[in-house]
Amino acid sequence: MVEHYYRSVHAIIFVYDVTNLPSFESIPEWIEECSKHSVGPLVPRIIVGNKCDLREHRQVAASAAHCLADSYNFPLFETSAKDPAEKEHVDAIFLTLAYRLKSHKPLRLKQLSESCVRQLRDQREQETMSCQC
Ligand SMILES: Nc1nc2c(ncn2[C@@H]2O[C@H](COP(=O)(O)OP(=O)(O)OP(=O)(O)O)[C@@H](O)[C@H]2O)c(=O)[nH]1
Repeated sequence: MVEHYYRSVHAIIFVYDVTNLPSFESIPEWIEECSKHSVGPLVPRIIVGNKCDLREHRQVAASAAHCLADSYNFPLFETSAKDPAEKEHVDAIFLTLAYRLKSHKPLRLKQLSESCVRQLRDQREQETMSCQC
């Protein structure tokens, strides 16, 4: 059942609740979980701290969240699903992710074509060598 969620994953959003410290502390476990299920390194990952409208209940400092996100080299966003006036809009977060997904595609294609060219070159060299024998 769990495997089903990881198959053909295109992007991952790790969401924690800024008013709930355990939800933030469990982020590394979720990151590890994704790696264990062989989610490739080219799959974009972002971390999102939700409910930042609840200022007086905040338990996770933005600096701690940035520190964690930097340690994985993932972008961090803080948002509120409830209050569109807060920090990053949910829409903007998804647009950023969509942009990252799109910008990864040519990279993959380029890598693919480079490896194809290399294979063809190797093949041709081998053919030339075998002809000389
Ligand atoms: N103030 C505030 N409340 C939110 C926000 N996002 C979700 N909620 C509220 O949090 C409660 C749980 O929301 P769900 O969408 O069910 O999220 P969940 O992950 O299943 O539940 P929790 O772990 O309890 O947050 C609901 O009452 C939501 O209205 C937010 O950004 N700000």
